Amino acid sequence: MINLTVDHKKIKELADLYGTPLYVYDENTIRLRCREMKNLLPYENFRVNYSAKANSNMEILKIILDEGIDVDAMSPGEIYIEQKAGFPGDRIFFVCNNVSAEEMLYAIERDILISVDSLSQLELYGKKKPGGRIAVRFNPGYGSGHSDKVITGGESTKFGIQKIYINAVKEILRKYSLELAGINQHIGSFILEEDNYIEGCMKLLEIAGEFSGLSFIDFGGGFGIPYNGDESKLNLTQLSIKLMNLIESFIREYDNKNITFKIEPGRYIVAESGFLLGRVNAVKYNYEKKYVGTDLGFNVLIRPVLYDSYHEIKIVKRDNVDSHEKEQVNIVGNICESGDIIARDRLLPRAEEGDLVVVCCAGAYGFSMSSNYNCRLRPAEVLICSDGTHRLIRRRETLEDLVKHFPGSGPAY
Ligand SMILES: Cc1ncc(COP(=O)(O)O)c(C=O)c1O
Ligand SMILES: N[C@@H](CCCC[NH3+])C(=O)O
Repeated sequence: MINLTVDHKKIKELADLYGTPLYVYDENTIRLRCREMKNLLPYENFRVNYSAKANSNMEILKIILDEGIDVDAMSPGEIYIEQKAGFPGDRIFFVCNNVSAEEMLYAIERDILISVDSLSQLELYGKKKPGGRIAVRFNPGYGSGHSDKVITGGESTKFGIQKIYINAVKEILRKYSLELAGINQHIGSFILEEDNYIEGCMKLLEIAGEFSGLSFIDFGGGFGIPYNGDESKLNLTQLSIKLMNLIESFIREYDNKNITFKIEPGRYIVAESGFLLGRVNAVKYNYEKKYVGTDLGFNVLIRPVLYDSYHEIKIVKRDNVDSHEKEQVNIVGNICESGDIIARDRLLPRAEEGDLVVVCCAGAYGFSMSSNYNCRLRPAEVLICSDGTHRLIRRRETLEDLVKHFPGSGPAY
């Protein structure tokens, strides 16, 4: 599971050349994961939408486009960057939530299919585009994921329309002469047991049966990856068999035999391709606990702080001499909050000032959730290309970037 295909010498070279904190991605891994997803189902009308919220670096989007995969978007910003990367409007699916009329129009003007997830937003769409083509996101009454914060189906979530409102959906569709192109769901993120995903699919198919003539059904994303050596990989073979069984029995009954099925993976495609590289700036003891102080504040990677997520850590010694001595430490960042801990009570080789810290499987929801908290700068991103060379795919922010939105600093003023 560890994505450390790059040796220590190369890691030091990258840190010296590009500085830290630094996100590093491996193109081959991204391509491999795209192909696994594309080949998941032996079904002709099967499409994969990459969920760009996991990692929206434009160069990575271009690789995914090149692999023949479509994308979803959550905001006009994601649509904008996806179009800049080369995705045509008909390969973008705007799965939005609580958008303004202007944001909805942004997609409508670009002929991008929109999925709404409330009766209120369906009404809004009807008013803006009577006779239009729309998708509806349902809440199948079932969710799964690594934290309550990312479970997006079931009783405790703002997402999707409940099954009990199917008639109300039909009523609004009629009122505005809308065509229901498809239905979709996303039950949550980080599913390692295929049966949990299948359960959600079964429930969505029950809802699909209530609508005739759908062009597609989108089961959503959520496929997990093993962050921890104890976690097993998602069994794609079993997932494929079980999903095909469901699809085949659905099609036998359904009026459109050519219906398209879609999935929407984000994490699965990029998580293992990336690692985050940081530098040890200080080491200290506070009340007998050792703190390894790095430049990896939670502005750079928020997952451990937000969800208590585990990321495997490696120490790369500055002097090339690996330490066999292990110690229990907290790996912490440089942000002014006590919660700024990237790895808690971890048994790791002894780390000293100047050593490098490698945070594994950081390709998904890493940079895309980074911030400027404490006026820290967002890190640079580097791609290790298929031919083994590397190149900068996002420059490190500068201090000037911090002031460019204020009056007197840019064209908007
Ligand atoms: C609508 C939707 N689709 C797809 C995804 C991708 O999820 P994951 O990265 O877990 O595959 C998300 C994020 O959880 C989402 O909100
Ligand atoms: N951001 C979450 C994933 C889900 C977000 C999208 N619904 C994570 O880092 O695990």
